[in-house]
Amino acid sequence: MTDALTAHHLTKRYGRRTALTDCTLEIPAGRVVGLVGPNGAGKSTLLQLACGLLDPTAGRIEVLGKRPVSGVKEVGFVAQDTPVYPGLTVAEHLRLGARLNPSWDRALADRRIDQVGLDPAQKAGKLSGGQRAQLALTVAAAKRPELLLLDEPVAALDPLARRTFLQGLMELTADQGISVIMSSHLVADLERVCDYLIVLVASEVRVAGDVDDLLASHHRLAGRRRDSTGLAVLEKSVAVIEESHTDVQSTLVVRSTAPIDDPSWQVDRLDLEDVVLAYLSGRPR
Ligand SMILES: Nc1ncnc2c1ncn2[C@@H]1O[C@H](COP(=O)(O)OP(=O)(O)OP(=O)(O)O)[C@@H](O)[C@H]1O
Repeated sequence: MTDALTAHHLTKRYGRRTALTDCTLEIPAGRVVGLVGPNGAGKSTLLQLACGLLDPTAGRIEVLGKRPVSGVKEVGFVAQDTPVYPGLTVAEHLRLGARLNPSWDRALADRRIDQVGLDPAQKAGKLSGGQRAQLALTVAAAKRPELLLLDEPVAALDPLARRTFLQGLMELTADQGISVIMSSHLVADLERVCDYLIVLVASEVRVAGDVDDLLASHHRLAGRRRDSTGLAVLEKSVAVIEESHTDVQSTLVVRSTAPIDDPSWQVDRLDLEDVVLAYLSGRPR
C-alpha cells in the first residue's frame, strides 16, 4: 500500500529562518498520526508542505505517492484558524462543498452537522471557535479524502466538544479507512486516538513511530546516582533520551528494544505523555 506521506531530507526555510530541517519520515497509510511539538517547532510548516501550500527549500516530500498539489480531492486540509466563509450559513457551506466536490458525501455531512448540533441556518461568522472547527472538519471529511491533514483542530474546543470531535474522527477513520495527520499540544487526546506519533522539536523530527512500539521501547530507569560514565553500564543499543540527577539518585528515560537486565536500575514503563515530555526536554539528536 502506498504510504500516506514520505519525506526525505525535507527542509523548509523562510528567508534565513529554518522551519523544518532534514526531515525524513515514512508514514504508512491508514494511520491516525499525532504531530506534537512546542510552539514554532515546524508542525504547521510540515502540514502545509504536505498539502502543497508550501514548496520545500530542499529535500523531497510525497503524499499518497505523489508530489503534493494544493486542492486535490484526495487530500483534505483544515488549517489552524479553521477557515470558513463568515457570510455563508452552515447549510450554504454544505451546498458549496457539494457543488465543488464530485465525491461529496451528503449523508455524511448532514449526519455530522446533526450530531454536533450545528444549526444549518446559522451564519458561520456567528459560530463559536469550536463550532467553526466542527464545520471545517465536516466540510473536509465530506469530500471523502484519502488523507486528512488537521492543524490543531481541537485547540478551540471545550473538553466535551473535544471528545465529540475525536470520536467523530475515530468513526471516520474506522468507517472509511482514511489516514489522518493531526497536530496538537494535547497529548492525552492524541493518546486516545492516534496510533502513530511524530515529535518535532526546533524544526527536527526527534522521534516517529507506532505508538505501541514507542510505549514498548521506552522505559524510565531509576537507581543510585552515577555520572555519565556510569551510564556506560547500559548496552550500546540503549539510547538515553533524558536524564536527571539528585545527590543520591539518577533517573533516565531510555529507548531500548531489548529488556534492561541491569538489576541496579528500577525499570518502569511510561505513558505516551512521558515519552513526549522526555523528547521535548531531552537532548537534541
Ligand atoms: N510565513 C513565515 N515567514 C517566516 N517565518 C515563518 C513563517 N511561518 C512560520 N515561520 C517560522 O517557522 C518556524 C516554524 O513555524 P510553524 O508555524 O511551522 O510552527 P508550529 O510548530 O506549527 O507552531 P505552533 O504550535 O505555534 O502553531 C517558526 O520559527 C516560525 O516563526
